[in-house]
Amino acid sequence: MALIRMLSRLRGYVHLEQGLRASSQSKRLQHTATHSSSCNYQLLPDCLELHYGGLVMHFDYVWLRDHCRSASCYNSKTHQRNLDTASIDLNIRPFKSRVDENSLFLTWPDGHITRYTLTWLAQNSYEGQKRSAVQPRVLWSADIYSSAQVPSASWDKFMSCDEELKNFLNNFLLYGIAFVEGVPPTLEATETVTQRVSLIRETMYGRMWNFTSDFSRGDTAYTKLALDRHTDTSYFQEPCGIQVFHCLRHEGTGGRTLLVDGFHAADAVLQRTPEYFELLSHVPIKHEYVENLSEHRNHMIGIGPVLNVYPWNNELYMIRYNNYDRSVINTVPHDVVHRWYTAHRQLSAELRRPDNELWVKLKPGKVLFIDNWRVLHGRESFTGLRQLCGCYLTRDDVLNTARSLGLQA
Ligand SMILES: C[N+](C)(C)CCCC[C@H](N)C(=O)O
Ligand SMILES: O=C(O)CCC(=O)C(=O)O
Ligand SMILES: [Fe+2]
Repeated sequence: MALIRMLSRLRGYVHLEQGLRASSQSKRLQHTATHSSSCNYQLLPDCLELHYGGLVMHFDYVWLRDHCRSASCYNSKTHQRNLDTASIDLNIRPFKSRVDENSLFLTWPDGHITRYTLTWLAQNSYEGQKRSAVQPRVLWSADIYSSAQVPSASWDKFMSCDEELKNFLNNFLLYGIAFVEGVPPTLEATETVTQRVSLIRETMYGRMWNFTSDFSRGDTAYTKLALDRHTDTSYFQEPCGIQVFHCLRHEGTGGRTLLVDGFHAADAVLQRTPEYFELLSHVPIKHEYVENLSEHRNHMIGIGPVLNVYPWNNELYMIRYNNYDRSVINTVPHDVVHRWYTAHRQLSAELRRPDNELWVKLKPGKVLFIDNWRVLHGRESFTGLRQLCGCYLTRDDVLNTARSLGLQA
């Protein structure tokens, strides 16, 4: 079949498996079939089919008109569309078409000509998007992360050299965690190092926070208790993208930080039991933060699935996992609830595998950035005075910095 398909392509290209059905074959042959050495295309009744760079792509005609990059349709200085999409005839078809080595040219019924480079079409097609990851990542267990020997950035270089910031962000994007070392152990320096990356996200905990086990807030973070792995602010509609930790002081025992790659665990669920992954990525779950202290009154509710994926390629972009802050489940009927608990159990088991646990002791000078949409954190119980400062960052702005340095994010 592969050979037949190849031969048919050489003959100006009719899909044999469809072409063998006489009616569809004669229908197809009425349409232009054209090829240049590197590509061929044909105008089908409802879309343009393009073979190029090993991909078979399909483009809707309204889409093609809408994505015209000519000066009158698109402002290439501002990267904004000038064309009024709502004025395109929904039954529009090109009136003429041709390709050369690099481009496809379509002439529209009003005489307007659109030129698309073939590489642009390949990059921006649905078929192309489906095959590529929005963000390349290295999923890790403790061993994988340790053997990778990912270097920490160093404070001086980090503050002055864009290449150091770029390497740091590259590691952060790949692994979901990254360290800067040699930072002065103060709240001010922690703020400075953070602002080198991006904008601070102020929350009801403040802008920069500096906390001890003083029970000052209605949350177990402000105690000496152990905290199991979790993501923070699961009770926000948009959980904070990044969390920064800097331990300024600890005179006592315990208090190590636990880090677990949530995407690695979720991927194991997907491999073992795809229905569980499906449930975890569809059942909406509520998380809630209720604080009723005289100085602090807050009530936050966030609703969304535990696993958040892009629908076109099933790629994970956010995990929301916090068993402490998870609220009442009442968005699905009891039988789905039961299956959800089974799926949640399997995810929890993966998250709890000892080989997935990376334990680090945060020391003054060592600042940790955590991707709170991917990597779960926890802590060991501790004794003595322990002072942890840090903040949250807005995710869009961190990715903005990464992109401006030429990284894919
Ligand atoms: C980081 N800081 C101490 C300010 C806040 C801690 C928030 C704790 C909350 N249970 C959550 O997981 O979101
Ligand atoms: O005390 C710690 O190490 C972390 C506590 C925690 O989970 C948090 O502040 O978000
Ligand atoms: Fe936390």
